[in-house]
Amino acid sequence: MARERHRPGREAAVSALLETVDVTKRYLDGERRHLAVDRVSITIDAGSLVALRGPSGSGKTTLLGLLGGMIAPTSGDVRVEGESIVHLRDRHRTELRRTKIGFVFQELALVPDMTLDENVLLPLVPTGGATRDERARATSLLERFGLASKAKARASKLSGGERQRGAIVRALVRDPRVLLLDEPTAHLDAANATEVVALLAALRDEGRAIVCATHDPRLADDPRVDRAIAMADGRLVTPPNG
Ligand SMILES: Nc1ncnc2c1ncn2[C@@H]1O[C@H](COP(=O)(O)OP(=O)(O)OP(=O)(O)O)[C@@H](O)[C@H]1O
Repeated sequence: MARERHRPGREAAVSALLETVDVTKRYLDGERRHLAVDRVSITIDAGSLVALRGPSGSGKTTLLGLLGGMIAPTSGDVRVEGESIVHLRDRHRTELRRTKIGFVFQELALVPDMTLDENVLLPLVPTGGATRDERARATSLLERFGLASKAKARASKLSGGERQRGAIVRALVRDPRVLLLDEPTAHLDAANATEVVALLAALRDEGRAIVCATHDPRLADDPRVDRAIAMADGRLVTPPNG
C-alpha cells in the first residue's frame, strides 16, 4: 500500500532527487537466479521522508543499494539529480556516492574499538582526512544529536540509541542531500525510536530525500512520514509516484 500525505505550501520546493526506471536486480546464487527487485520505477523528491516496507526478503535492502549506487542493476536505470549513475565509471560513481548520498546500513555499524568522533570522521579518511570545516560540522552534528558528551567514548560503550544516532551523524558528515537507512529504529526502545523518527523528519525538513527500509510500524505509520511504500516479491505493491 502506498500512502501519500499532502503538505500545503511544500510543492514549490519539491523536485525529483532520486529515481529508478524499470530497475531490476537478479542475483546469481550458485546455479539459481533470484529476482530480488523486479522492474521498479520510483521517484523520490527532495524534502521527502519515505518508508519502504514489506516482508523479509521482499527486496527492500536491495532497492536501497540500487538507489545508492552500491548495487549495480541487472537492467534499468537509477538517477540522482537527473543523472544516470548506472553507466558512470566506478571512480565517478564512488565520488557521487560520497558527496550526495549518506548510508546507514545495519551491517555498516560503528567500529566498536574506535571513539564516536573517530567513527564519525571515518568516511573522510579515504579523501585525506577531515578539514577544519568538516571537523566543526561533525562537532555541531554530535551536539545537535545529543551526543557531544559521548564524542570520546568508544562505540562499544554507547547505548543502542546512541549508536544509531552516531551512525546517522556519520552518514551526514559530508552533508549529503540523500539519506538511505536500513531499519533505523530496529532494536530501539520506544523513546529512542521516537527520537530517531523526529531527527529524520527534521533532516527531511532541510530538503533531504530520506528513504528508510523498515519493518517497524513506529516508523512506517508515523504521521511525519510522507510516503509509505510496500514491496512484495521484488515489486512495488501499488504505484509509488501518485
Ligand atoms: N548477495 C545476494 N545473493 C543472492 N541472493 C541475495 C543476495 N542479497 C539478497 N538476496 C536475496 O534477494 C532477496 C531480497 O533480499 P533483500 O535483502 O533485498 O530483502 P529485504 O526485504 O531487505 O529483507 P529483510 O527485511 O530480511 O532485510 C532475498 O530473497 C535474498 O535472499
